[in-house]
Order: sequence, then C-alpha cells, then structure tokens
Amino acid sequence: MLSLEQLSQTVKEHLGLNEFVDGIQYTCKWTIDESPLGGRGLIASEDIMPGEVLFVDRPLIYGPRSGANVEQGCTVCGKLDSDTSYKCDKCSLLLCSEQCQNTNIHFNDCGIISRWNINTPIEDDNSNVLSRSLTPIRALMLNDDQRIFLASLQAHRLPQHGAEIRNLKQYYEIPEEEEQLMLLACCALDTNAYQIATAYGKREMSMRGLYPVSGLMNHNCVPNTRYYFNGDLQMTVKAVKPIRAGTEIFSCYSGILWGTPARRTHLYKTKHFLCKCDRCSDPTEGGTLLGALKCFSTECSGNLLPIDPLKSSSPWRCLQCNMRVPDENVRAVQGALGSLMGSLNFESVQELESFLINRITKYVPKTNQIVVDLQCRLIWAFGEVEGYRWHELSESRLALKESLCRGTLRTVAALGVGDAHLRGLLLYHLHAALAERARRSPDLYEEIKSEIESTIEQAYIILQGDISAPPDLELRRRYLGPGCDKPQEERFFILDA
Ligand SMILES: C[S@@+](CC[C@H](N)C(=O)[O-])C[C@H]1O[C@@H](n2cnc3c(N)ncnc32)[C@H](O)[C@@H]1O
Repeated sequence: MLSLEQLSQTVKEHLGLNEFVDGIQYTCKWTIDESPLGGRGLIASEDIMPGEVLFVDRPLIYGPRSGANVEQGCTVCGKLDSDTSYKCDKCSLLLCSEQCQNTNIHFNDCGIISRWNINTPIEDDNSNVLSRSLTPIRALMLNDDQRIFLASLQAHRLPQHGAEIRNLKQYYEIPEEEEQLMLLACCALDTNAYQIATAYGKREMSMRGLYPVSGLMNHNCVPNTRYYFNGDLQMTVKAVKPIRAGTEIFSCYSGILWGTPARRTHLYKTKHFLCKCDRCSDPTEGGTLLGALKCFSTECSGNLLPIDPLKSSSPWRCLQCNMRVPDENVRAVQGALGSLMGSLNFESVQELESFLINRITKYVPKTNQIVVDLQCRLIWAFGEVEGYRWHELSESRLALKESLCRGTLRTVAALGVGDAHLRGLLLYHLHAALAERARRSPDLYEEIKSEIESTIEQAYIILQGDISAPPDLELRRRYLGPGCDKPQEERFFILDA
C-alpha cells in the first residue's frame, strides 16, 4: 500500500494535475485523507459549489462486467446481437467485425489469452467464461507504476471475489504470478469499479471501469456528487450541492430510489459495510417511505416501518395502528415481493401499466420503491416506445406521464439528493410531456411556456456532456428553452420531426 502522501502524488499524476495546459496548472479542491468512516476518503479542502467539476477520471482497466447474466457482445466495441459476430480463431474472444479485430485493444487481449495453454476447450454453453474474466485479464497489461496504483486501492480479499478467475483456470494453464494479479484485480474491481453508462437508448454489453480516483470516494445514500461518462470513457465527477471545506465528498454505490433495507443489504453483500448515514438512520427516509410495507392488519391502511432501521433485527411498527411486527415476518414479505418482482417480465408497456395501476398497490404502499421503480419505467416508455410515441399517446397517458414525473421529482427532492442524474432525466421527461401538451393545444402555450423552458434548461445543466443524455436534449433547449426568439410554430417543428 502507498502512504497517503505517495497516493496523493500518484493521483495527481493520474489526473494530469502536475502538468500545465495553456500555461495554467489545474488544482483540485480536495485532498485524500483518513475518513471518519475508516479507511481513506476525499475531503474538501475549500468550499465547493454545486455544479463544480471535482475531477475527470480515466480507467486503469475497463471491460465487460462479470455477472453470469451479463449479455455477451463484441469484446472491443460492446455491440450486442450482431449478425456478423464470430470468435477470434486465436483466442476465442467474441468480435463483431474485422475492424474491431484489428484494434490494439484486441491485439493486446489476444496476445495474453493465446499465450496460455488450453487445459480443456470451452464449450458453447460456457462461452461467457472469457468475457467475464476479460477486465481482470486486462490488468496484466498494466505497467509497474499502474500495478502499484492498483495494489493501493482498497480490495476486499474474500472468497466470493475472483470466482471468474478460478473458473477460467479450469480451461487454461495460467502462470501463478498472472493468476495472483488477476485475483487482486477482481477484488479491486468489485470494491471500486463503476458501471460505465452507454449512449441513451443504445443496447450494448454492460461494461465496468476501475476509476482509481472515483474509487477513493466513500459512500453516502444521499451523495453530494454525481458522475457521468463521455464517449472516451472519461468519468466526470461534479458536486450536486454545496460541499463545505473539511467535509467528505461522497458517491452513492446503490440505487437512489431503493429503500433502506434494499440499499443496506446490497452494500453489505457487495461492499462489505453497513451504512449508517443520516438517510439510513431515518425510518421515513425524508418522508419518502420508500421502504415502507402495508400494515399486516387487514383493518388498517397504515404503513409499516422499522423502529430502528440501523438494526437488521429491529421489529417494524405501523405508523397508524402501532402494531409491532417481528423482523422475520417482515423479511418473509420482502422475500416474497423480491421473488414476485424477479419473476415478472413485462412483454409490453400495456402489461407494465396495468400491473402498476391495478395490481402492485394491493401488496405494497404507493410510496414503496417497487411502485416508484415501475413508475419510472412507465415515464421512460411513454413518448419513446413503439406504439406509445408522442403522436400515439392518449390524453390520459400524457397526463399520467406528467403527474408521474412530478411525483417522482417530489420524492427526489425530499431525499435531498440535489442535482442528481435522475433529477435531470425526470426534468427532461416532464419538459417533453409539457411540450407535447402545448403542441396539441397551442392556446395553452403561453400558460405553460415558462415551465417548458425552465425544465429543459435545468435538465440541460444537469445532463450536458453525459453520454447517456437524451440525444435531442440540446435541440430542445435551443428551440424550447429560454431565450429562443423563434415564432411559436417554428419552436414546435422539432417535435413533429
Ligand atoms: C470504493 S472504496 C472507498 C475508498 C476506501 N475507503 C479506501 O480507503 O480506499 C469502498 C470501500 O470503502 C468502505 N466504505 C465506503 N463507504 C463507506 C461507508 N459509508 N461506511 C463504511 N465504510 C465505507 C467499504 O469498505 C467499501 O467497500
């Protein structure tokens, strides 16, 4: 492990902070220090304003995620379902084209894998063995300094991490030293890596990257930063709220809209700590009741919440009738709900809509994360999916989209997550619903013009530069945002396009 001083120096070099660009040497407003949570963290050294860029990170290694269910695509560009995909005849990695095969990326991957003697040929039904291990395999290309950097990142060396390399060893003879480095990379990846976002609406193989500076940020369920990726794999981290000098800079490793039990279980299983942040300590989560269940008493319409959310064995209590429920009964219901959700596979938007409106609220309160998740899925679908495009959307569905956007924005505000990515996306969709309403009823435009303009402007501020931003974000801002001097008919022509 590097000392804090050595690590800070390595991080500065990695971020290019020692270099002068156009005569300017960029500095940062944070330092790496011991965190009150244990281990290291990023601490603000000056007051930071919302929207300020904290740093732009690039990955030490990146590649396919390791989950068994991750769909396999081209190991160079990530393309899925390509009719032209084939396996390289030297290393068996999946590729989509000669162009991808002729890249340095593939040349390097192939060079390592084809050097290993094969013990047992990989059968077709195990064909994801190589893809799942490719990201740690790429650690073998790091130079000495990069290996030291990798080794200085926190890595939980537990048996559940590194299974992909143990599996790979059944098929290849791998030198001990290479195996050890790949195992270390697996543990460092599982502790620190971020999933890399893809372009809006584009289906690509799911990738992760070991961003070493981002990996130094600890977790808070109400983070004070957000991050986004550009097309060159750069990860930008920005403040989403004021960060006072001396306070810690946090990222969020779980879903923002997950309830406390789901977040804490996920963090414990994957990152091996029990979060004790303010949100986790508040049974109501800022009044959002995202983790609430329906009272078990059939006569009561109240909500159950844990009495002490930081204790997994805590009994739950109904806010209305005060009935206490032991934790094991709550866990049984949570388990059943988890299985129900896991078994659902909505084949159409209509099925999703009908399940959301007619069924799920029989089992869980309207505030529960499951309902909120389904509501988000409906928001994303209305206006965008075949059969539900803007011109096909009924008045009632358009009104539903608008009200779901407003409701979810209220939840996001109550959580206090500031200008999070999700807020930007919801503002974009609210803008789109309002703009469609004004297009259908031009007389309404003056009445809702200022909201149409402010929602797209705020969405733009949050999502600009983000590869996963809606592609018409800028166009909408230009034609429907503040300061546009085009006549009303022209403003809306982009929606007809
Ligand atoms: C990505 S690393 C964060 C940086 C790390 N603290 C270090 O010293 O390099 C993730 C690990 O940090 C620790 N960690 C992060 N957030 C935490 C929190 N809120 N409470 C306790 N431990 C946390 C956990 O061990 C977690 O697996």
